[in-house]
Amino acid sequence: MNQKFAQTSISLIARHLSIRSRIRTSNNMAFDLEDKLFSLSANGKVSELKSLISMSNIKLNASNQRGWTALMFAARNGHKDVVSLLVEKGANVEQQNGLGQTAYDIAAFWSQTAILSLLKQADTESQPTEPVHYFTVRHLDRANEKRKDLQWLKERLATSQLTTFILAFVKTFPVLTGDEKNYSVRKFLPKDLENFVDMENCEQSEIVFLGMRTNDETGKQECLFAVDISQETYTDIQAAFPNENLYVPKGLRDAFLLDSEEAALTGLAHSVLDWHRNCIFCQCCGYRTKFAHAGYKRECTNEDCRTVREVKNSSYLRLDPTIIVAVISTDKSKLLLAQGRRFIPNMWSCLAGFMEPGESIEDACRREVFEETGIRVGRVTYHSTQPWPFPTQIMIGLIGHATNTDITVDKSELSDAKWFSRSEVVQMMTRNHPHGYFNPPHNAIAHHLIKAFLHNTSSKI
Ligand SMILES: NC(=O)C1=CN([C@@H]2O[C@H](COP(=O)(O)OP(=O)(O)OC[C@H]3O[C@@H](n4cnc5c(N)ncnc54)[C@H](O)[C@@H]3O)[C@@H](O)[C@H]2O)C=CC1
Ligand SMILES: [Mg+2]
Ligand SMILES: [Mg+2]
Ligand SMILES: [Mg+2]
Ligand SMILES: [Zn+2]
Repeated sequence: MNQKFAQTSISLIARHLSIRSRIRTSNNMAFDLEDKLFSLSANGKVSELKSLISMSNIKLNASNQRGWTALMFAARNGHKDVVSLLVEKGANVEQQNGLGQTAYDIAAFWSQTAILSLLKQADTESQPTEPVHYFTVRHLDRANEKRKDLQWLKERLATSQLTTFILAFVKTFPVLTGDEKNYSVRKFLPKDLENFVDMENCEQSEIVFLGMRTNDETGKQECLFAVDISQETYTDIQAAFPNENLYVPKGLRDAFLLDSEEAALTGLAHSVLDWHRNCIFCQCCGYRTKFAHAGYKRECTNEDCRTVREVKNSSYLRLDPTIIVAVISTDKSKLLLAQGRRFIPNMWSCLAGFMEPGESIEDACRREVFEETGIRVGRVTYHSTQPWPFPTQIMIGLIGHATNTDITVDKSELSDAKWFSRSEVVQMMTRNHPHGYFNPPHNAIAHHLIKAFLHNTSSKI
């Protein structure tokens, strides 16, 4: 009976859609396509749907006035092939209609059991569940294979088309444009910098290739590079752009208001440029090193050096794995936070520390927490990670479960450490604490670990 009702209601919907589309004018092409997408999905016309998707630039997650998507129509009527096709082509299985139902909820309501298992599989397999932290580079094809292709790199830097952009850094800090409240990274075209940076000899100029990405507005592929320049060159560039307010922050933290994509690119470039700046001499033999692989390698110039004869990882940029942990009391009611000796006053954060060789992540966490506070941690679970470009750390975010309560503060690392109740943590997070205490901002993974404690958002708590 359900099926019969479904067919009737779907043909009503389809009729409604076609009436709607007839009264539209021709510049409503996109809506007409969407109507077609809905009705083909609702009616299980998989091959016609396939050609519609391949022939047009259709938005698969478009919804009608009630928030229904093509996936929901197909799920409602039990069209397995259509559901598989839409999921494969990238339909969002988590999207909700006006009543807050996902395609899965709709399939469950109409007892479309075959669809339920399909959507469940798609949900668990294709949807990333980890939070994406500030400084995480996304939507960038690092195009590793192009790093050794000098000819290709030179062509990209010689192009007069608006598809190559160079981020300039002064002693590893980014050149920004705008005012102090509303700024962005200045993306130079190669011709903007041709009088200041030798583009043809991109290896000698140490121009780092960051990767490629698609511009959302133009749909074109852009190549992104980064270059470190001296203070003098920067002064000349400023003079060449007299109508622009170019400036360089004193540190990366002074650019914390950059949007997340720009911050991530800036962080990546800063890490690489900082390494070049600090590794001009070989750590094995003391000879000069030279820039290679578009910035992802530094080779020793001494042919007899061990780093040239054998594979030595000192030729490549290293990361510092660093644990950071929200330690929760045995009764789960309190959170252990600390003030680092170099923190700004009144800021309380999670405990953190560098990993050492021969340690598992869990043991590094237990050691650091014990060293700094005397608290023993038993069970440790993973939360998420954050690239932290100061200069090249990877913060490994954890939840730790304490087995004792008495704190002994290591004064060489911390000014203080305390247990905080949930309500005090809320006061700190909302900046309403009576003593003016607060927690790190959203840019830092510490903020999200503290939030996980507050909202029990991590299944690991
Ligand atoms: N993203 C975030 O939310 C947060 C990030 N952090 C980062 O975590 C880092 C580590 O935390 P700490 O408590 O400072 O570590 P820590 O507890 O291991 O102590 C730092 C000391 O360890 C030594 N050390 C060992 N390996 C080191 C390395 N590879 N680089 C520098 N020093 C090393 C130095 O003597 C340094 O003074 C901090 O530098 C900070 O940048 C810290 C808190 C929050
Ligand atoms: Mg420590
Ligand atoms: Mg340490
Ligand atoms: Mg520490
Ligand atoms: Zn060497």
